[in-house]
Parts: sequence; structure tokens; C-alpha cells
Amino acid sequence: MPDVIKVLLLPFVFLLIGVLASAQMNIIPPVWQQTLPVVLLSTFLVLFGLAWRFNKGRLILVVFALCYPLLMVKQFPNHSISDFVTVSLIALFIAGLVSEKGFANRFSFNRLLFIGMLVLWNMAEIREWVSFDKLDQMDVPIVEKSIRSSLLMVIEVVVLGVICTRAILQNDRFSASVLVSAVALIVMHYLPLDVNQIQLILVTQGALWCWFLLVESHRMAYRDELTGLPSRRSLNEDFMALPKSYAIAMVDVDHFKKFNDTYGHDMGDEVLRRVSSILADECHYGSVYRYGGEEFTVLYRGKKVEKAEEELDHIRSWIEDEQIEVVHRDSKKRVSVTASFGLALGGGQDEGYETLKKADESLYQAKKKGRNRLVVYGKRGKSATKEKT
Ligand SMILES: Nc1nc2c(ncn2[C@@H]2O[C@H](COP(=O)(O)OP(=O)(O)OP(=O)(O)O)[C@@H](O)[C@H]2O)c(=O)[nH]1
Repeated sequence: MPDVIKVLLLPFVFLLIGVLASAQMNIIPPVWQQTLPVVLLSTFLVLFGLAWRFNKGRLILVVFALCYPLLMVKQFPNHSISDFVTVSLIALFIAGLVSEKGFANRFSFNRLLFIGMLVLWNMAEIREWVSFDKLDQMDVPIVEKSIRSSLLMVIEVVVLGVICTRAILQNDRFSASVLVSAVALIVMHYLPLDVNQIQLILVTQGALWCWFLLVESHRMAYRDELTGLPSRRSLNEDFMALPKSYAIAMVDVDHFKKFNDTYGHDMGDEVLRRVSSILADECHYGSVYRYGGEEFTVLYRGKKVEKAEEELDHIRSWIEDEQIEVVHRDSKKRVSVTASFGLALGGGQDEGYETLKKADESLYQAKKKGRNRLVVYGKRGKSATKEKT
């Protein structure tokens, strides 16, 4: 399944549940319907609390965007939700475009200030301090809507188009969830929904964003930021449930300090990304983790252990053949790096950490013997035995 579908699927499921449930509002018992405001308030309080705890300032804009139309409709019952949706869409638009800068700081303050100005403008319209009667009376010929309605439609199309393009290009959960929330607002705008139905859709939107934060925090805890690989914490947890037979490989980029010193830390980071993507793409039998620094770990479980040696040596030659373009003393050139591998078989009385230590010893042997090679540690404490170049 393409990645973009993967990140969009679940947010759209949340939306679908919200819309379908609100369409079936009549079969929801009235007692349950009466609890909707409390459920909605609790969902958004939890969301706000999580956003604060995880330092996600963009979520303030999202919370505002989702709550604003409902709060205003309750405040001004003579107005329809469409009078308030534009402000929400612009808030979501900003949330989708700006980068994350944290929760309580001048960036959040500036963004909220801008939204505050939009709200003031919206209020000025609602209270008729400013009047657009002329724009309301003049029709745009083809669409047969007033200039003002047509302008609102243009804003919606632009906002949705930009957010949608960004969700596809960025391919991340945040953009996908912003897109789905924007669609939810447009659904609220065009469908004749009562307050209860709107509340139900908003509850599912609040749940969507809580889910987003939980998945994000899990990713932050268990994924390495630079390479996207599972982190050492993930490896430690996998050590808790090792099968009877397993193997662990330690992989270390050779002379990496020298590479960093010669071509710079950014190029060093690029090397780590390349090596990790080769490991992730070419390792079909094992699970790859970033252990830390320029070290990676591969864990083979069960029968897959038999494939470890052959596969690791294949990966070693892939890394060796990979060409990386670097800029050095104002000229571009292509360079390559190598990596050393230490492999140890686990099982029996050994804990994962003991096997890892053996793999590390083999790695040390591989370094000592000239690097760019795989050394396999014999089972049950034999010294390093097998070497491949
Ligand atoms: N660019 C970059 N460098 C890192 C990162 N993590 C660790 N390093 C660097 O990796 C280097 C590791 O150096 P050493 O442990 O001396 O190993 P080495 O130079 O690869 O030498 P051998 O392992 O003996 O081949 C250090 O200079 C660290 O600063 C990172 O995330 N990015």
C-alpha cells in the first residue's frame, strides 16, 4: 500500500465514523445525546492537555479551528455555521503550513494573535459593524452565487487544495489529519446538520487528534529521529521476548569520525541515513535498529538465523558500493564508506544482552582485522571464528 494512503486511511476512517454516526443520530438514545457536550468538552480538554504535555503548539490552532464554529453557533443562534467556518479553515491552513515551534512561546502567541484578528473581523461582520450588503446582492454569473459566497468558496477550494497537496507531498500524519479536519469542517458547512450532529463529528475529530498525539509520542519514543529506524529502546523491548533461537549483528560505519571531520557533520548524517536505508531495504530476514551513533543492530529470529551471514555480507557490499556526492573544498566528488559487522548466535542460556556483547566483540575483531568485513562469533562463548571479506 502506498505510504500516502497509509497515513490518510485512519484519519478518513475517523471522519467516516463521525459522519455516519451523525447521520444515524435518531437511533442514538436521547440520554446519550445529552452527554455529548460533556464528552466533547472532555475530549478537547484531554487533547489540549496532551498537546501541552507533548509541546505541540500547532495543536492549539487545530483545537481552536474545530471548536470555534460550534462555540459561535451557540453564542449566535441566528447565524449558521457557514458564517464561522472560514475562520476555522484559515486556522487549519496556518496549522498545516507552519512548522512545529512548541506550545507556549512567542511563535504560538503570534499565530494566536493573527487568529484573534480574524475572529475580530468575523465578529465585526456578525454584529454588522461592517457590511457587505453590496457583495451579497451582486451575483457571479456562472456559479449563480453572490460575490461573497463565491469568495468563500474560493477560499475553501484554495485551503483544501494546498492542504491536500501538502498531505500528499509531505506524506506525514499531521498533514493527513489536518486535511481530514478541513474536510470535516466543509462537511459541517454544506450539510444541514443540527448542533448534536456537529458535536458528534467534533468528538470523532477530537479522538482523531488524541490518536495522532499518542502515535506521535510512540514514534518519538521508539523511532530514531535521524534515520527513522526503530531505536535502542525498541531493541530493548524486543529483547524481552526473544525466541529460543536468534542472532544479533552489530554494524558500525568505518572511520566515521574521519568522515565527519573531512566532510562535515551534515554529510555524516547523510551517510547514516543512506546506510540505514540500505539496511532497511536489503535486510529481508532480520529487524534493523539504530543502536546509537554510527552503530546499528540487526536481530534475526528463529529459522531466519540461517540467512543472517549471507544477508549481512550482501548488505556489507551494498554499503561499500553506495556512492555519496559530497562537496569538499568547493568541488563536488563522489565518495563511499564501508562498514564492519559482528554477528553472534543467541539462544540457550544467553540473555539478549550477552549475545549483543559477543556481537560487539566480533565487531571489534572485524575492525582489528582491517574493517569492511563480517566476523561471526561462535556459539556459547567460542572466540571469534569466521571471517569474510
Ligand atoms: N554526523 C554524525 N556523527 C555522529 C553521530 N553520532 C555519532 N557520530 C560521530 O561518530 C564518530 C564515531 O567515531 P569513533 O567511535 O571514533 O569511530 P570511527 O571513527 O568510526 O572509527 P572506527 O569505528 O574504529 O572505524 C564520532 O566522531 C561521533 O561524533 C550522528 O548522529 N551524526
